[in-house]
Amino acid sequence: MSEIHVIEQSGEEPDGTQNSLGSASVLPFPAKKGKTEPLAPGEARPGEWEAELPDEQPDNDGAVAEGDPVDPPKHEFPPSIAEVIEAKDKARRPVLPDWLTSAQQRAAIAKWAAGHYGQTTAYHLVRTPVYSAKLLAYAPRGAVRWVGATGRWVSDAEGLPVRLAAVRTEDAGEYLKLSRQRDARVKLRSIIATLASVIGLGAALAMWVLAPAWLLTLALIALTGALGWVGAPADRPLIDAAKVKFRHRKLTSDIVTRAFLAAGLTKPDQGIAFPQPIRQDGDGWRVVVDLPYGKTFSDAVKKRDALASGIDVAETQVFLDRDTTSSRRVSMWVANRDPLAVPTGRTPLLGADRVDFWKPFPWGRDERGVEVEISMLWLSLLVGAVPRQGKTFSARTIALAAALDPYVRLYVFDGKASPDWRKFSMVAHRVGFGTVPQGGVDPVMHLVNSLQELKADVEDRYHRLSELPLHVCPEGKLTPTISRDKKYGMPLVLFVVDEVQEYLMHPVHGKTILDLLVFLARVAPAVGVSVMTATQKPDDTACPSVLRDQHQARFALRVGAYQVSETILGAGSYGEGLDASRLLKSHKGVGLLKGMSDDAGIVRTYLADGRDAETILTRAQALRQSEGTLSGDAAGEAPADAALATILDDIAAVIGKGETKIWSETIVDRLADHRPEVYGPWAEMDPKPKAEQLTAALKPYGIGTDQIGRRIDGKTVNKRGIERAHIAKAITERNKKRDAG
Ligand SMILES: Nc1ncnc2c1ncn2[C@@H]1O[C@H](COP(=O)(O)OP(=O)(O)OP(=O)(O)O)[C@@H](O)[C@H]1O
Repeated sequence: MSEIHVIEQSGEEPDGTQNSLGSASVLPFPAKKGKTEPLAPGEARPGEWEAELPDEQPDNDGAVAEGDPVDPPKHEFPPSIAEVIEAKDKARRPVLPDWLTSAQQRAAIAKWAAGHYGQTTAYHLVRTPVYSAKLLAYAPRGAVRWVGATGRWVSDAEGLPVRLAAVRTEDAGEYLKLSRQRDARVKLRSIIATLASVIGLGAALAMWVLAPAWLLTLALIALTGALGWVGAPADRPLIDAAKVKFRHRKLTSDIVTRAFLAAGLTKPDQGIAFPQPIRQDGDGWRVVVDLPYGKTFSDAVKKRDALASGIDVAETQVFLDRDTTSSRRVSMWVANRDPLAVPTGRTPLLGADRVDFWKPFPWGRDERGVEVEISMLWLSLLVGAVPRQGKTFSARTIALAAALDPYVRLYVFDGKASPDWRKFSMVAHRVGFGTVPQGGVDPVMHLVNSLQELKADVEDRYHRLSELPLHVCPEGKLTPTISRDKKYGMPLVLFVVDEVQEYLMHPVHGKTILDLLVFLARVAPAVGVSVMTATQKPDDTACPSVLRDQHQARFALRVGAYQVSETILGAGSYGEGLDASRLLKSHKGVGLLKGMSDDAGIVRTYLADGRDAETILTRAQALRQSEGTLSGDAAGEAPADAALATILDDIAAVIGKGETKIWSETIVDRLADHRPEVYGPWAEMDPKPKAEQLTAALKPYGIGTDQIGRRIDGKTVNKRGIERAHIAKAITERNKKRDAG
C-alpha cells in the first residue's frame, strides 16, 4: 500500500531526495514566497507533504544512479504454462503456405496463371502470320547453312585446326595418326550421308507421289519452319517476347523501410520493426510494421500517398488496416495492380432461385477478392456518391436480394424517376417514381402515405410483439417464423428511397417526409423494417444530418472531397483510413462500407444491369405469386387507404362536439396541434397553398372544393365551410370499401 506522510520542512535536503528513483519520494511543494517561521519538530504546514512509493523502501544503497538500467529484470517470475503455450502458438508458422491451404488464395493464383498464360498465348497467336513470313524468308539461308554444316561434318572440318597444328610443329607421328583417324571418319560419315540422302530423297519422292495433300503441306511447313529456324539471325529472335509484363514486384524489408523513411514515419536511426515476415497475400503482399513509439496508425493513413511512392506503386495499390493489438502497428497490403479497377462481375443473384433475407447475402468482393456478404437486418443504410459512380446499382442489388425473398415487403421510391427502379413495380408493395403526379397518382403523396402507413405498422408491431405468447416470441423480437407467418402480418420490410434529396427538398411535403424517415430509420429496424436511402447530395440542406445520423450503416462510393466522405460515413471515418474521395472515376460500383459489421472496408459491388434486374424481378414476381405474397401496388391493390384515411379520422377528431361547419384554415391549424409531425408543415404554409393542401388531401374521398369551406386571406371563397356530415359520410364509405377489400 502506498503511504503518504507528513515530513518536516527544514532547510536541509530530505534523505534520499537526490536521484531518489528507488524511493520515488516527491519533494515538498515549494513553500510560499516570503518569510517562513521555523516549525517545531513533528509539525507541518498544510500542503507540505511527501508521498512515498512503494511501501517497501529499498535502503539508500539501492537508489538508482544515473545511467543505471531501469527496466524490470526480464525473468523475475517464471511464465505460466498458458503464457508459454500462447507465445509458442503465436510463433508457430503454418506447415503449408497460405496459397496452398486457402481456397481463395488458390483461386487468386489460378486466376492469375490463367490470365497471364492466356494473354501470352493470345499474344503469340495473333503474331503467327508475322512469324510465318519470317520463317519463309529465312528458310533459303537455313538451307544453305544446313548444307554447309553437313559438308563440314562429312569432311571432319572440326579436326582441321589440330591437324594443321601438327604440321606446324612438324610432328610427323601425330600428323599420321590424325590423318588416319580423319580418313576413317570421313569414310564412315560419307556412307551415312549417302544413305541418308538416298533414303531421304526416296521418302520425299514417295511422299510427293503418294501422300495426301494435307500431309504434304504439313511436311512442307515443318521443313520450311525448321530451315527458317536454322536460318534466323542470331541477334534477332524469331519470336518476340510477349510484351505483357505485369509490374509484379517482390516486396522486401528494404523497400518497406525505404517507403516509411521517405514518408517521414520513421528516422534512419529509429527504423521500423517487422513483427511478422512479409508474405504473399492473394494478388499482392502483406506486410505488418511496427512504427516507432509515438507514431500511430492515423499518421500512416495520412501518409498513404508517400508510402505508395516509396514502394513505387500507385496509391490505389496500397491498403492500410488497423491492428487492434497496438496503435503503432500498421498492417499494409500492397496489391500487384489496382484491384479496384478490376470488375467483380455479375451478381450471383442471377443464379439464385430465392434468397433468405434473414441470412447474409453476397453483395460484392473486397479489394483482395474475398466475397463480402451483408445483411440488412436491424439496420438502416445510407448510400452516397457523386453521380454515375454506381450508387443506384449498388443499392438496387440489395433491393434485388430482398425481392428474391418472397416474404420481404418492398417499398421503392425513386426521386429522379430514372428507368433504374421501374421494374420494381412488379414486386413492390408500394412504388413511386419522381415527384410529378402521373396517371392520377402523386408520387410524393404516395410516399407520405406509405411512410405513414409504415409508421403506424411499426408502432403496432412493438405492441403486438410484446403481446405475443412467449413460446411464439421468446425474446419479444421478430423471428423468421413470425415474419413469414401471414397471420401475424409482420413481414420483413425494406424501404428504399433513391435520390432521397428530391423528396426531402419538396416545398410542401419535404418536412413531413423527413420526420417520417427519421422516425423509421431510428425506430423501425428493431421490428424488421429497414430503411435504405441513397443520395448524391449528402449535405445538410439536401439530406439533413438528423436523418443521416439515424443510419447505422453507410456506403460511400466516389465523392469529390474527404469532407463529403466524412459526411456520408460519419465523423471520424477519415481518421480510420476511410476516405471515399480517393476512389477514382474508373472505380465504378466500388465504395467504402461502414457500420454493417465491426469491420469497415472496401466493397466492389457485383453488377446487375437493367436486363439482369429484370430477369431477377421476373423470377421474384413468380415466386411471390406462388407464395401468395404479392401485395399492394404490385398486386394492383388500391393505394394506402389506411394512411389516407387518417386525414378523415383526424379531421373528425378535431371537429368540436357542437360544430357542424368549420373553415379550412381552422381545420389545418387544429390538425397541426393534433399531429404536429404530419400537419405541422401545413400550418406554416401561406393561406392559399394551405387551403389547397387540404383540398388535395380530401379529394380522393369525394370531398370536392365546393364542400370545403375556404377563407383565404380573410376573404371567404366558399361560405359553406367544411361540414361534419361530409366527413362522416366519407368515413362510412371508406370503411365499407375497406371491409369489402
Ligand atoms: N458494380 C458495378 N460494376 C461495374 N460497373 C458498374 C457497377 N455499378 C455501376 N456501374 C456502372 O456505373 C454506371 C453508373 O451507375 P449508377 O446509375 O448506379 O450510378 P449513380 O451513381 O446512381 O448515377 P446517377 O446519380 O446519375 O443515377 C452504370 O451505368 C454502370 O455502367
